[in-house]
Amino acid sequence: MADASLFPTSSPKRRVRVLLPLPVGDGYDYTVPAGMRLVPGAFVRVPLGPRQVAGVVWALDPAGEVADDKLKPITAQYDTPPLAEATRRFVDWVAGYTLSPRGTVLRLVMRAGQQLTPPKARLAYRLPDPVPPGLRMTEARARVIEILRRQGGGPLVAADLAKDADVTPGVLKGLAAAEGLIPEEVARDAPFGRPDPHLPGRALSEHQAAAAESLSAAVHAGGYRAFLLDGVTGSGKTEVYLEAAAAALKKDPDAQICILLPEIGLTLPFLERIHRRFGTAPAHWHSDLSQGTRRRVWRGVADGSAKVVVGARSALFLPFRRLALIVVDEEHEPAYKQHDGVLYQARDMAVARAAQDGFPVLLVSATPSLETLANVEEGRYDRVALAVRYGPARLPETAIVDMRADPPERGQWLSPIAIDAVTTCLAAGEQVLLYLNRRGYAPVTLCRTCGERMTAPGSDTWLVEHRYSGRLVCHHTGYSIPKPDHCPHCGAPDSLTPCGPGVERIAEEAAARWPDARLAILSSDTMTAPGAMRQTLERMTAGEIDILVATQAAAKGHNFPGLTLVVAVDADLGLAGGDLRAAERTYQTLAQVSGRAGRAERPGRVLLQSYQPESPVICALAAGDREGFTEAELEGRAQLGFPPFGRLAAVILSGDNEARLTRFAHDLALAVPHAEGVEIWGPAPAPLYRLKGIYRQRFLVKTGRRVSIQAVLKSWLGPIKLPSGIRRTVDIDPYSFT
Ligand SMILES: Nc1ncnc2c1ncn2[C@@H]1O[C@H](COP(=O)(O)OP(=O)(O)OP(=O)(O)O)[C@@H](O)[C@H]1O
Ligand SMILES: [Zn+2]
Repeated sequence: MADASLFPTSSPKRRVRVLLPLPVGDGYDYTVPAGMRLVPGAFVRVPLGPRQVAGVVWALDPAGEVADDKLKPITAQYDTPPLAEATRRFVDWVAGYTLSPRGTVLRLVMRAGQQLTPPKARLAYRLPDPVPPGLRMTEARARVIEILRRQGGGPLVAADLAKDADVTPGVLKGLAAAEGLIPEEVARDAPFGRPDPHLPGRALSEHQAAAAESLSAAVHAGGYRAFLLDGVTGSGKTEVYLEAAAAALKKDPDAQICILLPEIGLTLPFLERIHRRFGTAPAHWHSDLSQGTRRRVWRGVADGSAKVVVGARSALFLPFRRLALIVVDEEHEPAYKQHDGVLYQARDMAVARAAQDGFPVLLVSATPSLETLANVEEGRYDRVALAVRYGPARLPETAIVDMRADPPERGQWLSPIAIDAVTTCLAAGEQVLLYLNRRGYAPVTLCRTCGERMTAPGSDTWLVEHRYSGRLVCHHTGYSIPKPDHCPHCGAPDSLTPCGPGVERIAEEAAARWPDARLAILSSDTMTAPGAMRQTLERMTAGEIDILVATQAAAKGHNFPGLTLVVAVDADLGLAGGDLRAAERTYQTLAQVSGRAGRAERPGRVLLQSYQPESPVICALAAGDREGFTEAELEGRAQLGFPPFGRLAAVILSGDNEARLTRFAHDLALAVPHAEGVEIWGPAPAPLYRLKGIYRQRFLVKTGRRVSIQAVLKSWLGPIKLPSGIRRTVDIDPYSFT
């Protein structure tokens, strides 16, 4: 291991540079107290002003200007394995790429720092095997049991279990009294099981076996290679990439594998599949874990005992010791882009990491991003295809409903053709998905008397009515108020009217039309109780729901065997707006939602309700012509020099003083560099110009692919001092244009 170069404690220059997880500089120098042995990557506690902070030894013997006797000594070293050299290199690289201070990137690795101290002995619970059959079940108890199942039965520390399952300690005590839980004291975190790659996986189809073979061969050969596993919805891509993971573990039993998923795809059925494949629960990482679970996973990854790690994008920054394979499932998902702090695209960073460390990376999707497809076309990535669904399932038939020819009744949103199709489907005992990517009841609330649109205070955002909670909600700022009886502008009573549909309104229409159908809404925010969304997904899978009205929360990787009809209520919805990726995303989400239909024996059908049936996206979807769509879209991007044919960055200036902000934006515009292959547009007010009283101006920077956009930005922005009260954010490869 490269870290083993022990710092010679007898050296006269006992100085190290320590990087701190803070948005400052490149770290500070400290002296090493006598007797302390440090290696690069060691976690240490150091004084910073009046505080003590945790950091990482970044360099031994740095050439510093400060005299040794002015330096403060390191306070202590943590009982944690040092951060591997590869991970330190990755931190440096991400900082350079995203133009973020290194310390801010280190913060992604170190999180809050509590994980650096090992846990004390605490009360924990494990699941009895089997769980007593007569156990009285409540929702809370079911959640507890599910959380434990995810962790292979436990033991889990009581406090963490209560937090992860969102129950009171009383629920755990009650369950233990009923012998549904076994209490025990744990001195340490429960160890991770060793995955067994030699367990038989599921029997693969011929196509799957061929795909698995090429991926496994690359894993076996070692070295960097990037693959696109391009398989239609329901083709069994998961089974195939699990074979590649098994190959990595067969080659090196100490290898670590990181499987990234969009947060919402981290469902119990998914984790169970991995558990079954390797005979032990994977380490599981996402943004909403308890402190203790975080520590257990973090320490397990750091000491190498957690070998299969399944997580959301931030899992990429866990302190891996021996990373040997990264899988990015649903690689087209915009959720891989981080929207605050370090603005990184986890898919792209995963590829960079694999290239740096020299191991394979697998990007997986039924609807790959144009960036990835272009990389395949240019020979940088290899494509492994799965063209058919697994088993007897076929891809669904897709038809366009021309809403101009077949309009819905007034004040309704389902066309007669769609209504017939739903009725037929329900009569056959099959399930329906009504898809509309709009949360709430109505996207806009208008006063019938004065015409005023309701907006959030100090913002240009509309308030969305949520009938379920009786509130008007701003989806951008989180602001919400109970729906007022009187118009706040003109005072007219009962004058506020919902305009347009959201999922709640479609559900209302469906409930009125099919009163006997069992109906549910799936949307990230009607599901306030944690676990409610998961329960809806489970009920849908079990066939206990007839009509599911859903936002794109339903589009991701789910298997609903009884679902045969998908109706996209407003297929055109995503096409509006000037977003670079609007067409691409509309194609992807509609193809993914469509892909939920007919995944078992019974064939599926998809209806796209559209007012623009001749638009290329809608036509390509109906024809199943991804290639045609991709080519047209790539050609359009090539003509404009947009990604993947050029580079983009956004510079966002924000501040509460509008005049000062505008002035500074214009000053920056005057300093715009004039260079070959560089175009800078702006300043222009951001589409959501005012948000919570903060104004925002944007620049868009476009360069050719061979130009270092980071260098352009540094030379432009570097010399210009930010006035107080103005914030500047640089977003390399922006995904959001609001
Ligand atoms: N070899 C196999 N043996 C048994 N079942 C399989 C096999 N391959 C796939 N399946 C089943 O087929 C269904 C689809 O598989 P999977 O979820 O991996 O598809 P996918 O390619 O990821 O689809 P999507 O992109 O739509 O999420 C799942 O229910 C899975 O259990
Ligand atoms: Zn009014």
